[in-house]
Amino acid sequence: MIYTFYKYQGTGNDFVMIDNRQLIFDKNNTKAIKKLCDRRFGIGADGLILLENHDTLDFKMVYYNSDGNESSMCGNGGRCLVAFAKFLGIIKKDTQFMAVDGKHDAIIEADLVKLQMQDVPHINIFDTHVFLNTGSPHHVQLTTDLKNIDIKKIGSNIRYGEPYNELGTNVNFVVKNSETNFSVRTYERGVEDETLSCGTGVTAVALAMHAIGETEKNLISLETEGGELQVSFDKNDSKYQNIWLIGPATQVFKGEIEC
Ligand SMILES: N[C@@H](CCC[C@H](N)C(=O)O)C(=O)O
Repeated sequence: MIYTFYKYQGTGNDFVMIDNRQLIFDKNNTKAIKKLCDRRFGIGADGLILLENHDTLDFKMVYYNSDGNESSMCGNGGRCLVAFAKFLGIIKKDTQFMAVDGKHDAIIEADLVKLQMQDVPHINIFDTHVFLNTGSPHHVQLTTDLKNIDIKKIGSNIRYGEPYNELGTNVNFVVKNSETNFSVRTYERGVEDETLSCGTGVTAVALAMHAIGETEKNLISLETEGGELQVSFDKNDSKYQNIWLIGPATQVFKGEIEC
């Protein structure tokens, strides 16, 4: 089968996009998904995203990690998919779409995409780290030396270790620069390596830093290896609501591939 694909990136978290409104894509072909994402034998990406029709909303997001498996929510992928939907003429400025974790609102202006994330009712605070789910599971750990940390080695040990085991987690290492600015590097489950940025990851970091009292602000800038993202939110009782992930999403190139 020959597929027309589009390549997008959001602060360096990159995705292959396929317009699957005609249901042309064989979702059971894990080998093909892996090949599309392979940086040597395929196009190369952290994940594959299919844009599909939805009965009541503008479109549906189907997300696969680069290991070929369908996974939980991808924040940067969601932002890139909104840009793709605009490129395809499906939406103009405001949209509502369905993802694996439920309905999302989004707004696109030029190449800036604001994506509303699901509410976060529980944050688990431990002595050494914080664990929370922002659509995907995230372990958040403060560190002092972000530059020299071996993200792949330490991230992988945490991802496969107790209590996460097989189901795993994404792992974020954080340095506080100020009340409103944190630097983050993320080990991503399903990519099994560091990615240049993770949208659900920086969302988790912003909420975690607020929950443990590292900041009292509700608009936080997050410096990733691939660029800057912003997260805004409200806290009502112990629940985080009205959470928005904000940043650029860009089309890089288009092509055709046989797989
Ligand atoms: N890149 C992502 C997160 C994608 C999901 C993750 N790899 C997982 O399986 O949990 C993002 O931008 O949120």
